[in-house]
Amino acid sequence: MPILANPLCCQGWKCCIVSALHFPHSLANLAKSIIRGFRFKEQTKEKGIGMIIFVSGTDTDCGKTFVASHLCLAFKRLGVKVGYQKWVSTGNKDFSDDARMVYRLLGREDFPLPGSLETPYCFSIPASPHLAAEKDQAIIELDTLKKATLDLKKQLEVLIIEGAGGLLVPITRDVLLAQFVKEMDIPVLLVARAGVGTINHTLLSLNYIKQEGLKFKGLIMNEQEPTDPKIFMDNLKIIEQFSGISPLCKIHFSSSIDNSPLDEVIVAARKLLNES
Ligand SMILES: Nc1ncnc2c1ncn2[C@@H]1O[C@H](COP(=O)(O)OP(=O)(O)OP(=O)(O)O)[C@@H](O)[C@H]1O
Ligand SMILES: C[C@H](N)[C@H](N)CCCCCC(=O)O
Ligand SMILES: [Mg+2]
Repeated sequence: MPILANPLCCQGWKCCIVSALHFPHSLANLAKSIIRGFRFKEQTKEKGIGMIIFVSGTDTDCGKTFVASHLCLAFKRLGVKVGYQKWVSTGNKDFSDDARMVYRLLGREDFPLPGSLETPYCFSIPASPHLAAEKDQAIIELDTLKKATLDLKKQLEVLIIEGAGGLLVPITRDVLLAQFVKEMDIPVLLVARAGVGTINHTLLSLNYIKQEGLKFKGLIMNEQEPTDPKIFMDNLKIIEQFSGISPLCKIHFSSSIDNSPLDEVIVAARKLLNES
């Protein structure tokens, strides 16, 4: 959805047009955003590119990196050439902690540097991308992210991109991650917590995905901290009842993390490959 339109507005495109009429510069942004999205779709089609998955979550710390690492391990085990990308990493200027975690699990020591295709932007303060960029006096260029994704994808069969926080986190002051992901036509895989608080966060996120017409790859319920199994199971049930979505897999809390993919994530990776 183009810049300046209220992402939560049920009027969608009407809202964009109205704001464009009132703010002429937003008309230019609207046009730019449409052209960017169109070019991205054309480029991915022309190059016969495989699968890109945007791993988002219901919140920060819900386990996106944990799930993305295991997905990478699972795809690797299935013989698929897989890669990981973190568009904007916040909390460390010299490297992306998340990319390090994924690479470590993959047994790789060639951690990507800031400015690389894998980690285009890394900023010091652990905050939302828009603010972390400003604090480091940097500008996040969406075209740079788009190009990094296309260039990296050319080398791979599956590219896993990790967001920052949840879907409605601003990537710049004008654009939410979900708006950019929609513009790029990349499907979302939603990671949700297992425990108390997840029902509301998960139903809100799924509702947003549906209302805004984002492509959707599935839901993964992740026990990122030990959770009462009765609560975990009932959360699954109630989320399914109200959203009609049953998870691709559920991941239990792992007290030790090693570099073998979890069986349930291999099953999820197979499902993702089969439906692509
Ligand atoms: N299933 C799990 N079992 C054990 N620990 C887990 C599990 N899932 C996540 N964790 C742990 O929970 C913490 C948060 O997970 P993670 O870093 O993957 O979250 P995130 O959503 O990527 O956060 P951010 O928004 O900062 O990128 C980490 O310490 C991670 O190792
Ligand atoms: C620092 C943190 N771990 C993430 N990398 C960024 C999370 C941004 C969340 C913004 C918000 O929803 O308020
Ligand atoms: Mg992470």
